[in-house]
Amino acid sequence: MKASDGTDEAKRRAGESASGQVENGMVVGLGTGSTAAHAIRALGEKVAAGMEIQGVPTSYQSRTLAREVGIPLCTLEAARPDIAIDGADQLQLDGALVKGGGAAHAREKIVDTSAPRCLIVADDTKLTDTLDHPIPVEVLPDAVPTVEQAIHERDGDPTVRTAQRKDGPVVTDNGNLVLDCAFGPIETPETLAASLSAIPGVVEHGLFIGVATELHIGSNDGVSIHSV
Ligand SMILES: O=C[C@H](O)[C@H](O)[C@H](O)COP(=O)(O)O
Repeated sequence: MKASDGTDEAKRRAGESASGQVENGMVVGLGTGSTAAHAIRALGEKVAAGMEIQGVPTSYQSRTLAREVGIPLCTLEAARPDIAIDGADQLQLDGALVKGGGAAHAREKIVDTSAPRCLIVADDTKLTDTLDHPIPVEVLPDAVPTVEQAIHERDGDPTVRTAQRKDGPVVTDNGNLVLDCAFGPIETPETLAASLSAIPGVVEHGLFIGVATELHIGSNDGVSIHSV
């Protein structure tokens, strides 16, 4: 299969492929981002055609889109997802992911890990042999200086994420800030994941290890599905 240029068409193929795994009566974790949005739209079409499902959104964005396309919503208090569909910023074929380009990774990790099946949707430009994308780290605002120091001690280079259409930092749906932390090539993602989780003031980071169960990778001419 030829590598795509990361077009919306490749993302759409991936999103629609994963939505095809959703069956009547399921509770579905609804991921965030442009690729997961294709899956949510496809699920909206299934609901319009009579399928009965409920969605658990992972962000303001996915909740708003799900409402627009008519997917009934519920919370984790009401039900646990049977399946989650979510995007990624970078991924390995063994299922190790970097997420959080939209700063939604904290809620995504809660919802994605609560489902027995987590389907990751992405275009093929995001596949890599070794993760090297900066890791988004959601941080309590008061903890930014100490977490920055802890990231430097782990040989990382943190940058407070700033908003494009607002002066100042990005504030997450949870009221926290995001440090994008560059580590270069990450040879042992599980070790770094555990190390980041141990820093006081870190709410959640965007390394998802052992969460994905299936990868739906869209390209110019189709979708490849990989079980993890
Ligand atoms: O916070 C955002 C999420 O982790 C997204 O799933 C991730 O950034 C991928 O988004 P997109 O499909 O738009 O590249």
